[in-house]
Amino acid sequence: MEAVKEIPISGRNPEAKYIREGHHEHPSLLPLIDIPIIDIGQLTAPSEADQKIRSALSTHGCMIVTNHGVESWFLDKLRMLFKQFVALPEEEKLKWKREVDGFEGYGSDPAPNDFLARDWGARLRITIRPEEFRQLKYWPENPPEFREVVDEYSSKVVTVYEVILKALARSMNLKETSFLHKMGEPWIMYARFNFYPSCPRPDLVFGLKPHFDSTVLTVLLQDKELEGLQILKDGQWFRVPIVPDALVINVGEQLEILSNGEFKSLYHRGMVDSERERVSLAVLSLSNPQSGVEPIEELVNEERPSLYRKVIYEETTHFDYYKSGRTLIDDARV
Ligand SMILES: O=C(O)CCC(=O)C(=O)O
Ligand SMILES: [Fe+2]
Repeated sequence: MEAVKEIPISGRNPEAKYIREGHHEHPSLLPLIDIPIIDIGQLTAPSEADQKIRSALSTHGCMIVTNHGVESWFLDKLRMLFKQFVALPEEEKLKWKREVDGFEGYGSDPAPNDFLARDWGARLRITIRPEEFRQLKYWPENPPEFREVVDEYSSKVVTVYEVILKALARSMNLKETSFLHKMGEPWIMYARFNFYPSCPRPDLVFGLKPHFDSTVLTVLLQDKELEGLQILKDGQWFRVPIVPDALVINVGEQLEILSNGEFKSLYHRGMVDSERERVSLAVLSLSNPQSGVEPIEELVNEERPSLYRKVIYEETTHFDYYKSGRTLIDDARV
């Protein structure tokens, strides 16, 4: 099948199918955004940081968190294991390839349609929570430690989500567990390991096209050295800085709905480097599809009627949305 064969090759000039429309400046020439960097180490009880988080996410749609409980050496190891996977010979990686019309596994994204350029990148997607939803046939066994380290990272990220979602609920005078409860149990996590080959013309391609995440929140581990995440704010694209060992937290469409519009989902994209390969790891959190996604009751009242109707979303429908060009919010908006 095509998903692995279509992966762009580092250092090559992009063919027509990868070239985005229009004329664009080099991605590194865009301004850097100043987004809040928040220490979440002490966030287990009500504190001033609750309001800081609320304000960061409602103003910027994202924040950078430190003291999140995942050690620096562990993050290095996680990035390194994925880089080792990417460096394997193609036949070996094919063992964990995404099937035609499949959702999990390693490969490039399908062409969205005949007009939009393909991304200069490839991804490994796997379900990581709850454990019984995991499909191990898509979990690389090479390098040998990959599965174990990803499993350990999953539990650490669950804690990060719990800490942040509880703080957000407190900041809005809701019961601490409101968001988590509304997501339904088990709420779901997917891992998306992104690989961006180098490209001599980063101005011509997207590593990952502009998009909203259809998540509650996304926890993004950036490359240790190479910038590439860019966000749109007030009509202008900005570079997001690398803060060593920090995690980037993005608001997704489901949080926009759950919070009845208090938080707006972040429009963002991934760019590539002219000389070096880049990786990132997004862990996506989503409501249980059986619970559906709708605003929390306490956030709907006469002054602020519900802005969204209840929608059902499964990440396996990601490519259907992708191809149609619609988003979850388009379906939910009243
Ligand atoms: O690679 C990046 O920095 C962006 C990744 C991303 O937005 C995603 O996986 O949803
Ligand atoms: Fe994203």
